[in-house]
Amino acid sequence: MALLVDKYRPRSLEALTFHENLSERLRSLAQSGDFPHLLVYGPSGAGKKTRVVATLRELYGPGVEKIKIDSRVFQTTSNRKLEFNIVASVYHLEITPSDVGNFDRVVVQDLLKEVAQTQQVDQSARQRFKVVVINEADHLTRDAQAALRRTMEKYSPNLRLILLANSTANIIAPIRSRTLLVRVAAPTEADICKVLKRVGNAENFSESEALNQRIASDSGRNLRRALLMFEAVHAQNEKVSERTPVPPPDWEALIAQIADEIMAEHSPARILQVRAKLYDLLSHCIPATTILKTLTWKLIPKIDDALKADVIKWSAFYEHRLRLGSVRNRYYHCRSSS
Ligand SMILES: Nc1ncnc2c1ncn2[C@@H]1O[C@H](COP(=O)(O)OP(=O)(O)OP(=O)(O)O)[C@@H](O)[C@H]1O
Repeated sequence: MALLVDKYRPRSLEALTFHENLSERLRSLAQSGDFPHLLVYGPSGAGKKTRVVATLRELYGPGVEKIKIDSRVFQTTSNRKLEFNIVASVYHLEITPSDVGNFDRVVVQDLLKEVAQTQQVDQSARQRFKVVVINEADHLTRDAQAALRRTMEKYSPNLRLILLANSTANIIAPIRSRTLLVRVAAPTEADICKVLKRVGNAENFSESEALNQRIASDSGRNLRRALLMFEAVHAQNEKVSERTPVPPPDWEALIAQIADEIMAEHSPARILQVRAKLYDLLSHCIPATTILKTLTWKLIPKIDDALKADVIKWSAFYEHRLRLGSVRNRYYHCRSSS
């Protein structure tokens, strides 16, 4: 059974709720015959991906929804083999180069070159170009971004890029200036309530507007999160009311528990216990930066005022270290292979 986030994901530009002006702009771009490279950015759960997929549908028709997953192997200069997954339809490809960490340049370069040099297979395709959607573009290394920029200059006729990112801050200026920036702001709480109401009606859920409002506000204006919370509440309660408790996602509950444990006892044994839980979160693909940030916000209300600034400082310090860590790995890798 599909989750509500998938079941009710709007598939066409007309079906998208909120940010109507943006949907209109995307439609006219798709119909203009001169579709630019796009850099679509905004916070998590704002509906970036949904909008991009709807735009692809406007460009090519429903055929873009027939996707398959290809596994490819790339070879690095040091003869290391990298396995990499590509989601593709006849008309477009979707990749997440940050999956291969610091080897992202190899993937970007080889793959885009290959796509750019092949013609559309479907001769009756509405567009001459293929679209490559790049997820997490703000996590690309500088090298990969430089390679991307060269590809954009060289192969423009056969290829359009759609970059997805949370912010434009980590995208190099030459890419920003060659793409049309499309900002997808977080939906307002009222926008989220409308989506919850519509989904609830379609599913015949019992309804409480006050509860929906609470979910919208607890979600931090993240629509995916709001829908997941909404589904969890209704799975656990036949009838809901204003006061029905909203369970947090499992990973968040575990981080709250870690914060409690850190506060309750300061001993080496406790450190080991907490560490095991942190590994557990990492092995369930919760990003390290999310863990760090959530843990910080859970600890702050529990500690003395005098310590708060310190905790934030160290949290920021280690967040930065996480980034440096991946750069340093690469440095050692280069040294050991040269
Ligand atoms: N305009 C919309 N109307 C109704 N529901 C929407 C809309 N846009 C998105 N959604 C719902 O919100 C969910 C999250 O959207 P989406 O995956 O597009 O977010 P995102 O911004 O790409 O998030 P992330 O950056 O975390 O990947 C979707 O699964 C879909 O169900």
